Amino acid sequence: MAQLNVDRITKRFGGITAVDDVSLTVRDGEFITVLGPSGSGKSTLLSCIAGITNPDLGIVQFGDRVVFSHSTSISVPPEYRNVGFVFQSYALWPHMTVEQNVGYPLRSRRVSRPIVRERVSKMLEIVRLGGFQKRRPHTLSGGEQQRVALARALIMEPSVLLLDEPLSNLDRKLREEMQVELRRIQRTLGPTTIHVTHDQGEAMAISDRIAVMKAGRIVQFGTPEEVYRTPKNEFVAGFVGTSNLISGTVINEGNRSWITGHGGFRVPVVRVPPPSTETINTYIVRPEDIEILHTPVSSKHNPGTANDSELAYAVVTRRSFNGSFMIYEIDTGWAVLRAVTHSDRGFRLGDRVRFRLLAASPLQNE
Ligand SMILES: Nc1ncnc2c1ncn2[C@@H]1O[C@H](COP(=O)(O)OP(=O)(O)OP(=O)(O)O)[C@@H](O)[C@H]1O
Repeated sequence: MAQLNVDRITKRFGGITAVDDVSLTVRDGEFITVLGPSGSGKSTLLSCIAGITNPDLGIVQFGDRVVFSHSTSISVPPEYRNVGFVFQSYALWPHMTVEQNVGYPLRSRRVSRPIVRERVSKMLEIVRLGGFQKRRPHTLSGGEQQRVALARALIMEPSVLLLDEPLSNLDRKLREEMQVELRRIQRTLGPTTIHVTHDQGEAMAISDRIAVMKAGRIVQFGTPEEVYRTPKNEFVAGFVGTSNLISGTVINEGNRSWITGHGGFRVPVVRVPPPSTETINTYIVRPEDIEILHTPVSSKHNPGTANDSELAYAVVTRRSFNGSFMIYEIDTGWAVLRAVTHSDRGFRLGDRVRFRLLAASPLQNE
């Protein structure tokens, strides 16, 4: 197992800079996801780590071992890097059985048959495909094929596991099951893992940390909570989850805070970092951090809840139910905000409601 260091790598294709001066340190045994829109350079970054593509600049290091260095002309071929790779298309050999597919990397290194059989059998148990040895890929479900591909990538006990959208061909339910399985298997065997996806929900569910990529660069690298709660800029805020953006200035009065802005609006906010300057910022407010209430609530009668002066007004302009929560759109007169609640509080279209923000986080727009 190894810590992975990517130091200032750049990869250009003609006039396109697919990976632009990217540095990344992944801890030993960590599972990170590279998340970004199509064309942001995720697969190219993975190929550079695997050794399938050589960067134009930079260094790639597995533990103490330099596997690529532009300046000293080191380029270890993929088969000597001790990496496992799983692609979106499982790329199983259709004419081979499950046992032959999974055992292939061992056989090509001339490991004896009984040992191959034993190691394949152990690996199939780990991916919960015990007894599937003699089956052929076309007789397996998508999720089962995916496990075979994973078993094949892990049979050589790689120190680094690279996963390029491995779950994107599966339907939603299977995909969610496989996310849990993938993490379980990765924890069991412990390779340092880099997973690529453009699905933010999957990245949040599965990763220790997420590197958000845009136009060849990593714009933020942090835990799912950090990336969700304190996105660095508008791109990350919009890409990871749904967000409301409010432009204004925070004012504090005693232990209460408000965001005020253009046209004189004033909206109470419970948790907001102290303003570093008096200038206007863009604040991100997640839908679950908007609390909507029917009627003025007196703090005298309901200790612990907001009182009148701690609320603002809006009109409900949209409501929809998604199975586990209600989604509302409320028009405040100065913005249309999106809010979610777990229970149906019974707000109807056209209702005049009161609301407050439970949390807001300033964006660091460059
Ligand atoms: N072999 C290549 N030749 C020329 N351009 C390439 C090549 N590989 C990638 N690119 C370009 O580099 C950029 C990054 O591509 P890459 O496949 O790394 O993005 P990605 O984030 O993985 O996208 P997707 O999510 O669609 O797979 C794109 O503009 C792509 O067209």
